[in-house]
Amino acid sequence: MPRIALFGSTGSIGTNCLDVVRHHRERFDVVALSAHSRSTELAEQCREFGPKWAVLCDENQRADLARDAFDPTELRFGADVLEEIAASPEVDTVVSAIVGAAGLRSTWAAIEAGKRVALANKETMVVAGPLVTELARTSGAEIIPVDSEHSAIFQAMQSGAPTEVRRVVLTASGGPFRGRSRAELEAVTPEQALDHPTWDMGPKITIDSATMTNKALELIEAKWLFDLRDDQIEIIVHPQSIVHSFVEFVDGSVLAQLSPPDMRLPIQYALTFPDRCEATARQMDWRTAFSLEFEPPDEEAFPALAIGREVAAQGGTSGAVFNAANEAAVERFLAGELKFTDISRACRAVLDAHDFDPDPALADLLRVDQWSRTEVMKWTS
Ligand SMILES: NC(=O)C1=CN([C@@H]2O[C@H](COP(=O)(O)OP(=O)(O)OC[C@H]3O[C@@H](n4cnc5c(N)ncnc54)[C@H](OP(=O)(O)O)[C@@H]3O)[C@@H](O)[C@H]2O)C=CC1
Ligand SMILES: CC(=O)[C@@H](O)[C@H](O)COP(=O)(O)O
Ligand SMILES: [Mn+2]
Repeated sequence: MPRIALFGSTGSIGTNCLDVVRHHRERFDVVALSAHSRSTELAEQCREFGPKWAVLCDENQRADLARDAFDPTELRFGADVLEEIAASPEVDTVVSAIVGAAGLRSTWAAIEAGKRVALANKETMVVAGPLVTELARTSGAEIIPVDSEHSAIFQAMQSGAPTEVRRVVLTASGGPFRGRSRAELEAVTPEQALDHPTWDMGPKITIDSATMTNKALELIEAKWLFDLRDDQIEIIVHPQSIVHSFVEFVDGSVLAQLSPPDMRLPIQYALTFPDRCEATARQMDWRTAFSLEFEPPDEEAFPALAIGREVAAQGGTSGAVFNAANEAAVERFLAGELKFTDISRACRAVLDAHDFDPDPALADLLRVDQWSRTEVMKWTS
């Protein structure tokens, strides 16, 4: 029975993951849970799942917390503890479900320790993809994607050798603003941008979907995860979010993975791979008529797509700079300090201003991440 450390357990991926465990108690053993600051939710999860460790990464929580609410789970504080738990011999699988570059260090530690990593935290691959895949190669860690598109690609790729893949096609819902022009996007509000048409997710990725930065990040994630050339990755808009991506093989066969938009399937698959087990996620209803639509993305309305392609092609420090700029700009948009369209503008400006390093080490990436955030905090439209 795999012993699971779930980092980011109070979030959207985290709670979906715990629902998978709830449905398959006989298959999984949760040994660690973590949150940033939502201590009440974390304590409730500890009562239900009884992990050995619970971690609140925000040190400020230490002050006045009723620790007996977690008993008999040991409550610990600070992000460094995650790295220790990720490398513990008592952990087999780390579910990387923290949002943003804040998830990088614990994911890195799990990979360095040769664990299975169920990777939801796409930012890890965007910031440090080449270093992370090389680390996994030397440590023997398995990185199993949780991101729905990458899970779909990973599943389809099981039927052919990597050299037999001609290209992959990432599907995008198009977000809440599909069909709007760039000018129409100038005045959209956080509330409108948070209203995703098909997926129920945390706020940061929901805004990324609205700007289509999510697809840009996913293109970069796919490149490093599957070792693809830039010309092997296409993006297509599919508003129903039922086809989660395609893999086209050299013989012209195209394989897709279909399921209703429900993250419990890719999470469960990452935990059970190469096996499958009874569904926790919603199932396809083949008795009701439905249509699947596909259309090219509007690159003018959503400039993040072009930025994503450029960043994927450049590699080096560009992914870390882009990711951090986007995180900071999304935060400022949600705080009412930037317009929606400023998110991509700020990313472009900071990328253009950055001192590119083609061959950075992890410490260099962490440094440019900080620099990029500071630049966006100063940035005005
Ligand atoms: N939601 C989805 O369906 C999908 C998500 N993903 C990816 O999965 C990751 C998680 O997304 P999602 O679940 O939506 O995010 P949420 O915002 O819903 O949850 C984030 C989790 O991370 C914790 N957290 C936030 N900041 C920090 C920090 N600085 N240090 C440590 N922990 C922190 C939160 O704790 P607290 O609750 O205390 O704030 C929470 O447990 C992202 O990388 C996203 O891109 C990928 C595909 C689909
Ligand atoms: C569920 C998932 O994997 C998200 O990344 C999803 O793809 C977001 O939807 P968009 O296609 O709108 O970016
Ligand atoms: Mn996705």
